[in-house]
Amino acid sequence: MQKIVVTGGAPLHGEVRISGAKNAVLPILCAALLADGPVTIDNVPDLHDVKTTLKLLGELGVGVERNGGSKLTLDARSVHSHVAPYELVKTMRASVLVLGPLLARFGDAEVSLPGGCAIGSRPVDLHIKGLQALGAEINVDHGFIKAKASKLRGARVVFDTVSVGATENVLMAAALASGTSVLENAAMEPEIVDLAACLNAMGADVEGAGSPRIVVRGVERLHGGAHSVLPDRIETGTFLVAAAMTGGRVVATHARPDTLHAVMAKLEEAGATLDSDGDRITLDMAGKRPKAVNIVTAPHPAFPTDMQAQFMALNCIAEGTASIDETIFENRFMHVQELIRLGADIRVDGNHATVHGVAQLSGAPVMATDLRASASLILAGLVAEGETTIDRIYHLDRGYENIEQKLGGLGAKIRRIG
Ligand SMILES: CC(=O)N[C@H]1[C@@H](OP(=O)(O)OP(=O)(O)OC[C@H]2O[C@@H](n3ccc(=O)[nH]c3=O)[C@H](O)[C@@H]2O)O[C@H](CO)[C@@H](O)[C@@H]1O
Ligand SMILES: C=C(OP(=O)(O)O)C(=O)O
Repeated sequence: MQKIVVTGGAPLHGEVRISGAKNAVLPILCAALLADGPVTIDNVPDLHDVKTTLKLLGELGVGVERNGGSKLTLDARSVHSHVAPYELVKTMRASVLVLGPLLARFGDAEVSLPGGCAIGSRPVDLHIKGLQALGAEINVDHGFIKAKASKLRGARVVFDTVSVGATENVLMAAALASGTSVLENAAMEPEIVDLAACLNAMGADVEGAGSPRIVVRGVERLHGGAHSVLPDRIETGTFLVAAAMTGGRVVATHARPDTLHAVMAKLEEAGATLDSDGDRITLDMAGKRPKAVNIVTAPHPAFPTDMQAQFMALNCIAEGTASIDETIFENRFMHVQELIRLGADIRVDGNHATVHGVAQLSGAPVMATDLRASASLILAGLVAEGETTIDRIYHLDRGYENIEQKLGGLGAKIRRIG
């Protein structure tokens, strides 16, 4: 099995190009199922999760053409199956996002229940309730969500909790429903705005994405179109934290500073100087040690759960004591035990962690447990004395494009072995 070896101590300097966002591209690839013409998607990152999604879409019958670089064309005119099997859904939860599109376009979908994952139980009841509100008949049977509808009807859907995935599934389904749907308490994440922009480029009529109230006027058909995927705000944040932890100066290019307000504010609080200019974000730490920063994760525009592990790593070597509250997932502290192996001082009580910054971490073999946990271990390795070897890095390849090349380009001593 492959591993990543990081030798700590080098401050990061230079420019890094940000890739398209994993959490935007996956729903957008699924949205191509709604169109009766080709959908061209640009700025597609080369990630394992993208390959899994394309495999799933391929099994459903979607034609996939690679146009070179980061561009793909999907054609859902040849769809012959409406079944998303367990083997694919269990490896990637985003597979559940084919449910709304299959149902809306073909009146029929069978999608394996994704089940829990390392970071929490991750139910899909809100996806199901939202689609039922649009008139779908849904049964959960033998581990599958079986959904049918001769024609979905627009409706008012009020989500009990803010859910990114449920908002996406219902938004995609509502695009082809008859009449108007109003989604209340919708997720406001930038990835929802990007999905809505892609749907509108395909002929949908979606308004209000990015606010808690999305209005979708259903259309007869979506004709395909072209869209370029939003830059990855979590990848951007991860590189900015790497620069801050190592006392370096890094410019993230092809980024979207407007999607990163909460993260940038916390980095400033940690003592970094930040400057954004168009699609470039510069972080300068000028050799200083970061100051501890308290974090509470919550839906956008608050601090993202997908940056919690990285800020935990920063707090491990910061001056002072930080408190971290994880309010989205019940089990998203699995990096803690591994960070402690590197010499961190962290106490966990339920979904609350207290991190006392230490002057120096020391390299050790550690094991990645999920995607952002993997990133936090690399960050810790960048500042630990000696070598840190990170096992189970397949998690990392799900969501970071060429991370070792990108960090290496900034001066990090990092290599993949095995
Ligand atoms: C609000 C939020 O920060 N969502 C994050 C969540 O999106 P993802 O779409 O995976 O998860 P949701 O946004 O749906 O989950 C938010 C909360 O709602 C609950 N829930 C969700 C669906 C449902 O049917 N029933 C239910 O109870 C979840 O258990 C969770 O506590 O994980 C992604 C991957 O880490 C992140 O990119 C998203 O930012
Ligand atoms: C946990 C993540 O992704 P997923 O929802 O695909 O597991 C993530 O992006 O941090």
